[in-house]
Amino acid sequence: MSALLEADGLRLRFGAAPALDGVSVAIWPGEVVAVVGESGSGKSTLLRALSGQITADAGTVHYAGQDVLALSEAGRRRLMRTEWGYVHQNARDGLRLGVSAGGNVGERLMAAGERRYDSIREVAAHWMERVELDPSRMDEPPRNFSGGMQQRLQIARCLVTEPRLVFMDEPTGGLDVSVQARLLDLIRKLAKEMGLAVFLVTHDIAAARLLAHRILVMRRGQVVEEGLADRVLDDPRHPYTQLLVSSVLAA
Ligand SMILES: Nc1ncnc2c1ncn2[C@@H]1O[C@H](COP(=O)(O)OP(=O)(O)OP(=O)(O)O)[C@@H](O)[C@H]1O
Repeated sequence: MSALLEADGLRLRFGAAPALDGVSVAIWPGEVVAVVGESGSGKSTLLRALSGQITADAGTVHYAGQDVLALSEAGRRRLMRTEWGYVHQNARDGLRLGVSAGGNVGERLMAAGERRYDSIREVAAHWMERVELDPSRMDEPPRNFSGGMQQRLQIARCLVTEPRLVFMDEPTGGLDVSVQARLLDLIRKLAKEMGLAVFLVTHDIAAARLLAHRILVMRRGQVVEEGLADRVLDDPRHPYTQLLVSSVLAA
């Protein structure tokens, strides 16, 4: 089996300090990889470089054997509509607020080529149920839903096309703790059921422990430690990871 997504030697500078300083990552099919690290360590930049939203100054990114950096914008968008998904921290960035809840889910199916209206509505209702939303509310606009519900709707919109790889940027950021816990459980369940590969950027070590098989720890644009989630969190080897884990325990 080969890696689904593989990046090698990514380097990117915005100004004087490097945002990515020689980062290599592999994500295997069905694997949840979390990137943790302090603010400004390069986590979001890595996610954007892996998903082809920005081009690194050096390095390579391959998805299922394709050179992501050589894709046209149309090619990258096609991947984003089909085999990839993207969950934004702010649900409003991943939803269309002028479209009904069911329409938000159905629209992505249509973008992937589905044309039968009845079937689109049925699948959208099914997906609302899968993310624990009442399908009888599918004609309501997302603004009628709470923050946690909007985030679950964004996840339904993202997963309805059954992607293989989902990028998640702080998916529980800004939500209440109890809402976060429910969302994390849901993401964990769906990722397992669907065999999804997930690249998760998070500040939240507890979220990384709950969801991830493997954790990368970033600092100043470099991956300073990497390993199975339990090993990294229970037996951190790099002094920076030790600090990160102990600050969470002390909180
Ligand atoms: N578009 C940009 N222009 C200039 N500098 C940028 C840009 N994007 C990121 N940076 C810089 O690159 C570095 C890494 O930023 P990045 O957002 O990747 O960190 P992060 O770990 O995701 O932080 P946070 O957790 O706060 O989102 C920071 O020094 C940041 O200021």
